[in-house]
Amino acid sequence: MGRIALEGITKNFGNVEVIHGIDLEIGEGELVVFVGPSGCGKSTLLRLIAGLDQPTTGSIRIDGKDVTRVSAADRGLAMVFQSYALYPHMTVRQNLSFGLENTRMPKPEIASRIDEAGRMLEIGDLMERRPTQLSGGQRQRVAIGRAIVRNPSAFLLDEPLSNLDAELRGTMRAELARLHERLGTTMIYVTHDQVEAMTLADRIVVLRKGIVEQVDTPLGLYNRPQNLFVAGFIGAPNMNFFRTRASAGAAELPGGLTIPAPCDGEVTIGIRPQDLKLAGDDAPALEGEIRLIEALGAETVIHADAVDGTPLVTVLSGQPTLGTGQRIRLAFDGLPHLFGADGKRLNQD
Ligand SMILES: Nc1ncnc2c1ncn2[C@@H]1O[C@H](COP(=O)(O)OP(=O)(O)OP(=O)(O)O)[C@@H](O)[C@H]1O
Repeated sequence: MGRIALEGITKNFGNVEVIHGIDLEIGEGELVVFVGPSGCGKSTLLRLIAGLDQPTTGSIRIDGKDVTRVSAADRGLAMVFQSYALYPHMTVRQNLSFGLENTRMPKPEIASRIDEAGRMLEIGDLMERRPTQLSGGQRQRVAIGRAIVRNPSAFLLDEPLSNLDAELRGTMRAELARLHERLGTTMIYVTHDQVEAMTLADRIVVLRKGIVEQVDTPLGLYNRPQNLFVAGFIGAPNMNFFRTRASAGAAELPGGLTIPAPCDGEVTIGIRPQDLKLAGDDAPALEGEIRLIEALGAETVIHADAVDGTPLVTVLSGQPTLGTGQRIRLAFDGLPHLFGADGKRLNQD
């Protein structure tokens, strides 16, 4: 249960097409995260799957059945919104039971589902309160509880944690991961928070301007981004990019450091900030002048300008004694990412 397949999905609002033909298969029990910059179409795509909006063209299947024209209420999915969308005049218990009472489910079954969700989410003692008497985290638990009691074939979550402060977001993220493990139900999760995407997802769908740029596991995206957009979007701080030319199997970086390159011609070399280390005096190095230092304690983020002016960021462990205006020499220690003039990845190792 909970297999979802999208085929050739497009969506127009008036004359404007905002989703440009998306194919995607989500497996039973998978936790798939949609990420991408603001306006890329994450929420629109989720609403199309939920049945809250209709695609302009294309089809949606759930467990093999075409549901493209089936109403939201009959798709067997449950959606959790960023805004919680709780009924303010109802108690927690009433909020949880409301959707079930309309289905003519027997009362003892409703009560037992609510008890079970209450235990799972630790909101059992809040049942007689109203939403205004709850904290943000408790409200979000109730919103998730309302989805759980419906026993859906998939959960659709639209930025469910973005109204919570950073600490609570971290706690709730871990709870959601445990909940997914325990229920084993398919989840589609929309977020613009990379940490949420990387830590929660079985697979991440990276969207940009209504198209899918790449679908892969979190580490697959990090280690083998298939184009410049994904390379720049996944990973913090952002990947460094150097435009240069490759010939005779190598590409040269500003300062004389060379990287093996399996091609000739114009290339962009991507280097993660974490893959640069301080170089010894005589070793070939990537050189720059330090512009800004962010000391985070366990590690230090250094922003520099390479000799040709290209911005250069590195993350060094510990607290190196360096100052702004100083020159820095960096050696490369990791996996280079090479992209052709068309922005596509060249090295597949
Ligand atoms: N009801 C609507 N009418 C017209 N345009 C819309 C409507 N809903 C969304 N859009 C447009 O569709 C595009 C995708 O919007 P969507 O809300 O799906 O993006 P998103 O990736 O979820 O963004 P965010 O991260 O900012 O929430 C945007 O350009 C948006 O302006």
